[in-house]
Amino acid sequence: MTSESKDGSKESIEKEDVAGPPVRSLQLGVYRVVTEVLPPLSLREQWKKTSRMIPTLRRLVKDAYASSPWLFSLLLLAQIWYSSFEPALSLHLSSRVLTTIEAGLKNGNPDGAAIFQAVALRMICLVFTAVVNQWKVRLESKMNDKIDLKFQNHILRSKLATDLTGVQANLSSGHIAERRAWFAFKSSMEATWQLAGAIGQLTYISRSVLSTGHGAIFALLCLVQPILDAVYDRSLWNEPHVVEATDPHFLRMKGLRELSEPKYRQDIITGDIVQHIIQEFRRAVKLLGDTDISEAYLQYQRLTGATSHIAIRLSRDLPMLYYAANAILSPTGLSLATIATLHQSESLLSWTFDDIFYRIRVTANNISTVKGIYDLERDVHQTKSGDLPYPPLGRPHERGMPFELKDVSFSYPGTTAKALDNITLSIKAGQLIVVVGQNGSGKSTIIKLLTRLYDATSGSIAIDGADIQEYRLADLRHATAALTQDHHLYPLSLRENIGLGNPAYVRDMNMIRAAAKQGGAEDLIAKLGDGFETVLEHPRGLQHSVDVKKGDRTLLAEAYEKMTKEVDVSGGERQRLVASRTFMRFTSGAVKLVCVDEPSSSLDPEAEWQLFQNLRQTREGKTMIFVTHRFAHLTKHADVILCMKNGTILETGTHEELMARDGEYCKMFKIQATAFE
Ligand SMILES: Nc1ncnc2c1ncn2[C@@H]1O[C@H](COP(=O)(O)OP(=O)(O)OP(=O)(O)O)[C@@H](O)[C@H]1O
Repeated sequence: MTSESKDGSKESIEKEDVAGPPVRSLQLGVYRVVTEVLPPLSLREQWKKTSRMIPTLRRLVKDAYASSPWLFSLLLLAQIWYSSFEPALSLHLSSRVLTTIEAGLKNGNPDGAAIFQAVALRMICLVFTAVVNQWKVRLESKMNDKIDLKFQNHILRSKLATDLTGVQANLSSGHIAERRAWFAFKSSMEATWQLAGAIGQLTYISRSVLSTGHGAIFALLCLVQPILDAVYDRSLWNEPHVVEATDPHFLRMKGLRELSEPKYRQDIITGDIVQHIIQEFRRAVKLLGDTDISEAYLQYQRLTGATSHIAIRLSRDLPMLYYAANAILSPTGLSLATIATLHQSESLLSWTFDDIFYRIRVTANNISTVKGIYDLERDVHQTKSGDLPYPPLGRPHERGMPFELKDVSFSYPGTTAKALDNITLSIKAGQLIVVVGQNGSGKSTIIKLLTRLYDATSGSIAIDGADIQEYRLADLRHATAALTQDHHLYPLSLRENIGLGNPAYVRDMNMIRAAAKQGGAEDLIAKLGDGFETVLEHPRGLQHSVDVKKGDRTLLAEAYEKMTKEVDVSGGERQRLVASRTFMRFTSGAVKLVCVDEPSSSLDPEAEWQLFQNLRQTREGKTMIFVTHRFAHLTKHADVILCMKNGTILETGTHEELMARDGEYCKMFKIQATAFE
């Protein structure tokens, strides 16, 4: 169902055959906004919804307390003073100043001592509050750090426990920010104590300023505007939503703007396409015309109708109407001092209630993220571990890990296409297997299944007679070494980068040096100023103001240049360092399976040859599986070559057998061979 609303935005209500409420799609300028269409909730349902936040909030407060009981208690006291006591006390003291002055003015004989005392008390209160506030800011900053660190730790543990399926399901994605925990904690504390403060103020007004009954009317009048504000506030943040930019000209502008980023510089300069980009950008701007490009959140807010705006504006003056009516109906009922006190408390109360509603919304928005962080622990996608030890008791698997694959098919999570289609295969312990085939034929996928990064969608993989899923995962991981293009250098020292191949010996420089030599990284490390202690891509949190530019002849620019000095290595050198980590892994003596997936694309021919030589020399006691596009080095040494196509194994055999067959493998081999003739 689609309808066009008054402001020209299109609204359509779609109800698909899926769980959850229907959604409304709204075109706002260049953005498409999709929100859930939720029926208005009754007060009871609203309360139920709100109370669902309470367990998470309770856990958050407990965590905050546990991170530093002292800090928590001091902050609580400061907050109570600032939000609860001070406003009521301040109101009382200023009312006292005003009534003392008024009494003096009425009888023509002001009591100087009484006025001085009232003013002095108010001043002391203000000074004390200023000091408390300053402390509060410092305490908040410390508490913020504590909560951030606690949640960073929590997120780190959950992310590190997530397997590839979880990463693909986007479970531990970036939107889960630890900062939200602090915001939820802060806003919930503030809302609670501000509410206590507002109740205190109202009690004071009802008892001391107004006659019985009037206090309640006054309180209600002060509440009208914040309530209307909260009801009519069309903020996207209050609704479940997704937003995407859909305007083709806007998207094109974005893409063209992206081309000014440093990573495209070389392409743009050598391609000589600067003028083309500028012209195309101008054209896209022209075609975009007057379409609104302001943030979707702002455009959504502007949807609030004029009547609501007028109602909100008028409601602000309701307390004033109340004094006016009182003055007409009961001319002696309110003194000037009372009116001044009421006026002061009216603005304070309206502001406080506004702020409370705002903070409740902030809490609600952030608490769902906090819940997401806590739930990560529970929802974490983790490949299930079995109970069987590996190697199986009494069978040390001295020759390597054997595999039996039966009718194995596999689709990546979230996809239906078969990356592997009905594969049956036997790999004997200690064999050297080479997998070849076209791009996308499933070579890497086989390795991912054998190393249990994923589980087969159907069929079975057995190791030494037992299903792969029955073994303890930690044992299998311990017995496996993988070297692929997807392996990266860590933002840690090169010593750790190599040493973490065998964490038990991460400080053993003799072993690390030997591994670096086998990986072909020894000479390149020696060339670096800090040698094994060099850290590549050090996360240093660099920031600078826009006016600081590298190359400027100022001391500040020089300081910045020094800070940004990075040591870098080439792609091939990176591959040597990562390969060294694999050789370090062999030092544990537990590795029974080595999977090597095209790790040599950036290596020079000599380095590639040397890497494969070194790997083959360590093959004793290991099953080795290589994926490669370059046949020469490996296929002649292979016990079995698997030639793959479209997720299936097309041919298997030794080099000689497959050449004799004159099939796909022979064809690919000849293409490479003729290139060198
Ligand atoms: N993470 C993923 N999610 C979804 N599909 C994937 C994923 N990884 C690979 N695929 C798909 O699975 C199929 C097999 O991919 P795989 O990486 O195993 O091929 P390959 O033979 O190793 O290719 P190449 O020679 O290009 O490295 C391809 O169609 C690929 O697009």
